[in-house]
Order: sequence, then structure tokens, then C-alpha cells
Amino acid sequence: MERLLAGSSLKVRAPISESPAVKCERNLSVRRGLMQLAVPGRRTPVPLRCVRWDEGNTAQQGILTYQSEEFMNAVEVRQWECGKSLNYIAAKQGITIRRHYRLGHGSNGTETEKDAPRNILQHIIWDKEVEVAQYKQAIPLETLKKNIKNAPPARDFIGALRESYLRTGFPALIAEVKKASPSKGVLREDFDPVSYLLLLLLSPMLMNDEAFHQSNLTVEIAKVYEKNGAACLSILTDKKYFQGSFENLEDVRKSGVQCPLLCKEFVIDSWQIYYARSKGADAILLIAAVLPDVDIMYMTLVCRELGLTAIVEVHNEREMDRVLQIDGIQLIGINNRSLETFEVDISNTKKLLEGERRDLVRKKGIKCYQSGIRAGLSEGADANSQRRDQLALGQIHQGVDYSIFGLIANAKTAKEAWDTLKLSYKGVDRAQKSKLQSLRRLYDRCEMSSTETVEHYFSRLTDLVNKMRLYGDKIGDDAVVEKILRTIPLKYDHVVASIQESHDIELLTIAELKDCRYKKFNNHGNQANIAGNYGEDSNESETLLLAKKEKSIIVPDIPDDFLDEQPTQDNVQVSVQSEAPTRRSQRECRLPARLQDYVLSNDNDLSDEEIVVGESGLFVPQDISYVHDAGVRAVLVGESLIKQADPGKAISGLFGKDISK
Ligand SMILES: O=P(O)(O)OC[C@@H](O)[C@@H](O)c1c[nH]c2ccccc12
Repeated sequence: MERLLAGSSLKVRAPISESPAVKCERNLSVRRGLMQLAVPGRRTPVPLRCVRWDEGNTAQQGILTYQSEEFMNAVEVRQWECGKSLNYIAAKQGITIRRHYRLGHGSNGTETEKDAPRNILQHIIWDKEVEVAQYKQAIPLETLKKNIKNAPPARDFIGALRESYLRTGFPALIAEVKKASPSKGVLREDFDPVSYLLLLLLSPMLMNDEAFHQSNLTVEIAKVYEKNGAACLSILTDKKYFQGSFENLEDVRKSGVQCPLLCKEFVIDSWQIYYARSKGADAILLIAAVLPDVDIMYMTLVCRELGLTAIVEVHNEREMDRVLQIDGIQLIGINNRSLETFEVDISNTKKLLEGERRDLVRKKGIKCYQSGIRAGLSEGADANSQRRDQLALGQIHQGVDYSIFGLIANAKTAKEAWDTLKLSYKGVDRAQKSKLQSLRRLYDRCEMSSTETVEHYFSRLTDLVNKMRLYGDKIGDDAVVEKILRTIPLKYDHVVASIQESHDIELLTIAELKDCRYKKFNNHGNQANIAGNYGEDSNESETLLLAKKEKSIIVPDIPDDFLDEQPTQDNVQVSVQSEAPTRRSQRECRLPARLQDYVLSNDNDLSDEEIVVGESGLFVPQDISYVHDAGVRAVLVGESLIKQADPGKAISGLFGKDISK
């Protein structure tokens, strides 16, 4: 397939192997990626899909082109591609929510069954179909894409959660602004987006009036949440059942609130994801009870393309198992409330994070792009244990030779450094090979996203390469340099061209490229991009960011409480037995036994790559500890905060302590 495509002037926005495949009748399989074909004479590229089918004993492959992305994603086209009703596919995955779509493509079952919604979620989804169809007519996808160019850049949702978790040692809070819910009715009377909208209509000048926006209660509550320690906010946008709105989302985004925003919607069509981004969302919810796997996969790709974080919400084992099979999921939300029956049971979180599933979450790495939550610091980590961990890390840093130090310099925790050391002294066994394979896959897919800085992309890729090398990969600097130059966005083409002109690319090392990068990319308007990531002041240059990063390489002081034990013959923890001795492998790494015990005692924690969000039914500090112990690293809380007279104070009540900065 790749060979077939390589010849044409294709812009493939998602690697083909990663795009979701639909198995069809006649053994046809269709890859639904974000692929486009640039056609001479046409202003916009043509969307396409790759197909593969069997003819006799031979596999054939080809490309289907479509007149527009909207057409390509139309239900009729997708049903034609699959040769099956989408409801049939959903039902096969245990999804009980049926979609109306259009006449002629209804779900299985009698007309009466189809017309009577079986539960509230079904109701919501059917209404949503009508609503989305109307919106789509009013604002075509092409217009939306243009609007997105003027939207404020997407912020790092996962980064904010991670930062909060590290700061407080408690699950990060995503505080939800929700006026009403179908189960509880109106939760807070004094919300009044309607009169607010009326005022805006009467006086459009108010649109840019900050004071006016501040008077909107949604915005006020959002600010109170932020001030009292919320890491991110969730804004309900569904009108009919939750009395929310996209205007609320947009207002909060414009109000100066820095917390990244989750658009809480019932997404059934990728159009809604574009719409949410155009209104300033940083993350969006995808509900596994509503969306079949292929939609989740496709929508995840759309999110990635737009720089949005997707939270995939599950409620039961089956949904959790489905989602754990899907590649590229960054965040899982475990909802303790069934959206079909409204029953709330917080032991659901624990149930879904036990045993094999917990292992899978850990193994698959529900990914965060950047390195992050400190492994080994999860269960009840407080400032003191974080300090101890840093001391332990310092001691490990002290104990190794400079050539090895490079490998663990970026480790955030003692355990991370320890794992790296263990690996670097081991031969390449089977487990390592499979880890290496998955790292290579990640490397192949790695591309700079539109909201990312060159600095961040560079360090993400080099981190990955370092890991691959640790697992035995012999990838050379030349291949990495070539990859970086190839995957940097088009807007830097002139910079890439000038690097290529002035250097022999095959001889350029990563470090040299990094050096040219600072000189050249820094002079080419990357500032806005940098500012986009954390809402930082755009004057903060990449060099400064680099300086900040390099600070972390300074070896910490030797901790007093680890000094009393000197390395002896008995407490030498790792001795090197590599088949082909090298300078590095001839060394011994000596670590005091106490230190090793400390590091290994944290071996059962989820690593830094998973954040699971616990949702619904959280009211008291014991609930927070309970889901934290189950492995949750962030919580999404609505009702118990919004109902209180002072929702800000309610945060410290819920956590049992002040979590504000
Ligand atoms: O208000 P609670 O019980 O704290 O729950 C918040 C949130 O989990 C809930 O609002 C929610 C979870 N999934 C959803 C999907 C759509 C709308 C709302 C939701």
C-alpha cells in the first residue's frame, strides 16, 4: 500500500498503517485515514481512502477518491463502503445505542423499536443527530476549517493534568461547569446564558468587552475554579439536556482563563470536533457507549490533526476492553455513572482498573506525549515523598559514569532512572525486542503537530530515539536528522532548504542539527507557536526554554539520608555482563541497597505514561482517595462543586485540603 501511494503526489496526514480499517463485504478493506491527493488545477486536495480487496487468490489494492471530506464521511458512503449498516457494526461491538441516520439505512429491529428511545442516552443521541445535521448545513466543514485558523491555539490538556498531579500529589481536578443534567434537573439556578446571549445580540460591541464576559456566570464560575486549583475545566455545550452552550465555551476561552478546556458534548460526527476547536476547545469527549471503534479511531486522528486531546469515556468492562485495543488513545475517562440508567457506583473505577486491565493500561501506555507523572510517586505522594524521590534520583545520578549519565539525565524519577539503568546493562531479550518494536512504530508515526513548538518536537523525537537506542536499536544520527527535516511542517521549508544547502545532511549529527535549529528556526517566526503551548509570553524564546530544560540536568546535592551507607561488595546492585564489552559495559553501577529498595518498592505503580480520569459521583475526600488508590490520576467533577453556594471553597472541601497554587 505504501509503495502504491509513494508514487503519487500525496499528502498523507495519517500514516496508512495507523488509519482505521473497515472490513467490508467482498473482502474489501477500507482505510479511513486523513489522506488527501493534490490534484493539479484544483485548489483543494481531494480526500481519498485506500482500499484492498481479494480477487481470487491475489490481493489487489487501490485508491478511492471522493469529491469532498464531507461526502467521504457521509453515512451513506460509509455504509456503502462497509456493505453493512453502521448500526449493525455498532451492535456487534455491544453498543446498544441505535442511530436513526436516514431512512432506508435504519437499524435492525421493527419500526416501533426504532421509534421508541429505550433510554435517555438514546434520546439525546437522536436529538443530537437532528441538531448536528442542521448545524452542518449552516456551517459547512470547509468554512469551519477556515474559522479554526482564527481560533486560539489548542493548549496542552494532559500537560496541565500532569503538572497539577505533580504539584499536589492528588488527582488533578477537571472542574465541570454544568447548569443542569437530565438526572438531577437544574443544578444551579442563577446561570443565565440566555439573557447574556440576548444582550450580545442587541449589542455586538459587547463581544470584545472583557467586563461583560466576566459578568457571565459561566465565566465567573470558571475563574473561581481556576483560582481554587482546577487543572482543567469541562464546559457542557449540550443545550437541551444540560442547558450548556458553545457560547459558554467560547466565552470562557476568551475570558483569559488559562486552564485548558474540555468540550463536553455528545460527539457523533467529526464535524463537531472541528466546531469545538473553532470555539477554542482544547479537548473533547468521545463516548464509547455511542461510538463504534472505527469512529473512535477516526475521530482520534481528527483530534490529533487539530491538536485536541480526546478523552475516551468508558463505563463498563466491554467498553474498557474495546478502548484498550485501540491505538493512539491518550486519555481514558472511567464514568461511574451509566449514561443509560444514571446509576452511580464509584467502585466502577476500581473494577475497571484491576488485574489484567490495569496491566494493559500500563503496558499500552495510555499515552501522554511528554514525559510526566512521576512513576513511583503515585499512591498518596506528598511533598515529602516527592523530595525523597528527587534525592534518590540525585544519588543515582551521582553513582554513574558520565557516559551513562547521559542516558538517565532526563529521568524524572528514581524509578525511571533505575529502569533505564537495568535495561542498559541487559542483553536484548524478547521483551526488549517487542518494546523496541513498539518504540519503532511510535518513531515511524512521530510527526510535528500543528500546535507544537520545534523545541518540543525535537526533544520528543530525541527522547524516543534515546529510548530506542537503549533497547538496542542502531539507528544512526543521519536517519534521525533526515526524519526531522522531512517531518517539520511546510512553513519551515525555507529553513530546511537552507540547512540542506549549507550542510552535508548525511554527516550532520543530531547535536549539530539542534544547533542550526536554534539559530535558524528561532529567527523564523516560531514565537507564536511557542506561546501557544502553555499560554506563555511569546517573548520567551526557545533558547530560554532550552535553558530551563538543561537546568534539570544539573546533578542534585547528595542527599543526607542516603549517605550513611557506602557501597560495599554486597550492595553492588548492577554488574555488567554484556556479550560485547564496551567502555560503558565494563563499568559497574554501584547503588546502596537501601536506595534500590526504595526505587523497587514503587515498581507496581502505573508509569508516567498513563492518566486515567475518574468521572461522576465524587463528593467527599474519601471518594478522591478511593479513586486515586484505584489508579486514577485526574478526576472530573461537576455536581458536587457547582451545587455549592461557593463552588471555589467546595474544591478544598472535596479534596480535604487547599489545592490552589
Ligand atoms: O456531576 P458529576 O456527577 O460530578 O459528573 C460529572 C461528569 O462526569 C458528568 O457530567 C458526565 C460524564 N460523562 C458525561 C457525558 C456527557 C455529559 C455529562 C457527562
